[in-house]
Amino acid sequence: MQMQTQTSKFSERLYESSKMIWEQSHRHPFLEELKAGTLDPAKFIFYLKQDYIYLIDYAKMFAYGSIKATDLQTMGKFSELCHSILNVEMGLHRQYAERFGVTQEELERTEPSPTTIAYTKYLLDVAAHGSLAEVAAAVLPCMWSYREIGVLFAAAGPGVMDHSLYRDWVLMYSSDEFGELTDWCIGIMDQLADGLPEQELAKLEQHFIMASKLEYMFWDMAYRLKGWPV
Ligand SMILES: Cc1ncc(CO)c(N)n1
Repeated sequence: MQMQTQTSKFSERLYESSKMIWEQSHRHPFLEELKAGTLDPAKFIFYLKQDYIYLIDYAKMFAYGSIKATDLQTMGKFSELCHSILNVEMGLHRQYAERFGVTQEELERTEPSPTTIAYTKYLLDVAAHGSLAEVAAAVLPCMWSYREIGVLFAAAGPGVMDHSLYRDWVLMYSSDEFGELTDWCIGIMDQLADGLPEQELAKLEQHFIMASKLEYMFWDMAYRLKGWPV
């Protein structure tokens, strides 16, 4: 059991808990090839379609955050996050898909893969039964790991940043706006965890680790174009 000192933040404990999983994601061929700009567009499109329907449930997590919040400022921020997913992030997905001749209707008709179902239903179960702190812990790896990937890729130089299609994806996740929303989520996680007993903190850590593993599986699913076997 890791002891909390007065100076250490709970979010740092979360980060440490999943560091190895995140590093494995960074080394996954999907992200390595995306970073190099060599990723097969068919794999990216598979990812995009699954991500589109993932984001519908993911947006609901922030709607739950708004419901479970006890002050207006937190309610407002969760609703801002919900808006940003539905109208900014999914907007970019719609534009991308269009460039490939995939319509919005087709995006919405995407059959969720087993991994997408595992991930979204896990999240929604946490939201339906858990506290606001649990909602925050479950969604944090999504935002935080994407921000990390976005910033790393944007600084990586040629490759992805020369790619006409993948460049915008990196620009979104490395943007100041996305970074600020991520920092806000990290901040609220630390606030909500403050003073909780170890048993509760351990539960939050389990959600964070589980979501981090599911993030890894999401990259892997897309790379293998893994839908249903039957
Ligand atoms: C699977 C997944 N996790 C996180 C994000 C970032 O919002 C995303 N778009 N998709």
